[in-house]
Amino acid sequence: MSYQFITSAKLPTRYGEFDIHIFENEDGQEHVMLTVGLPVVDPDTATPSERPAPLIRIHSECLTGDAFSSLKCDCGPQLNSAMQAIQEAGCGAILYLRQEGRGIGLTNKIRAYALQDQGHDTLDANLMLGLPADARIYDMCGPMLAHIGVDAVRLITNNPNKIAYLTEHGINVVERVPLLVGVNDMNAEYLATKRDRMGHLLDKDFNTAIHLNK
Ligand SMILES: Nc1nc2c(ncn2[C@@H]2O[C@H](COP(=O)(O)OP(=O)(O)OP(=O)(O)O)[C@@H](O)[C@H]2O)c(=O)[nH]1
Ligand SMILES: [Zn+2]
Repeated sequence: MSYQFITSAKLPTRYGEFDIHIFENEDGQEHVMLTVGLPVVDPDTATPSERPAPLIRIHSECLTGDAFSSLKCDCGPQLNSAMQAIQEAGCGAILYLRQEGRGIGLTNKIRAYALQDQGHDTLDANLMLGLPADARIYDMCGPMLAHIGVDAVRLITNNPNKIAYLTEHGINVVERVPLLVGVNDMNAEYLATKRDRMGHLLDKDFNTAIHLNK
């Protein structure tokens, strides 16, 4: 799949001002990147940057968590914390990928939520629908990061798949920055399933997200 930069503009937010960049794939699917302190480069003439690797958050769309303050997951608080951290650092980017519901789409995610209402966990609910536990791809990240001349990152995540994908595709993950926010009674089991069945780097009691080198 190829990805094309379409347009950008300023986006003032409660955390500070970002530049918002829109990318589109051949099917017209849009992805979004918010940046601070990372000017656009011409990939044909760009030379390796001298600056330290910036903070980068790769965040998959979660309409229920990001927009509706759902307590079933940690997505909204994670997005807000990442935006705040990047503003405080003065340099970084959020890659907001339009792959709702770990890539199964909004309708199927709500079907999975209906199965969760009956007591099934987040992984089994996907499988019972005949869908993969995680259908996401990350091949848009390379072109999006290349647009701002980034080939080394400090990645804000607890998800080892994101680290593996970037590393396998020539982007140096110099540091993983753990992100544990928004834990509540309604999402503790969801987080436990991600930890126990999907390999997410969270500790036993969610007191801390595990550092990779521990
Ligand atoms: N299928 C399904 N998707 C869910 C459920 N809860 C949240 N999601 C989706 O899970 C995805 C979470 O993506 P990210 O915020 O990138 O986080 P992550 O992959 O869990 O890893 P981190 O980087 O550690 O946050 C979003 O696409 C949500 O819509 C669920 O119960 N079922
Ligand atoms: Zn969510």
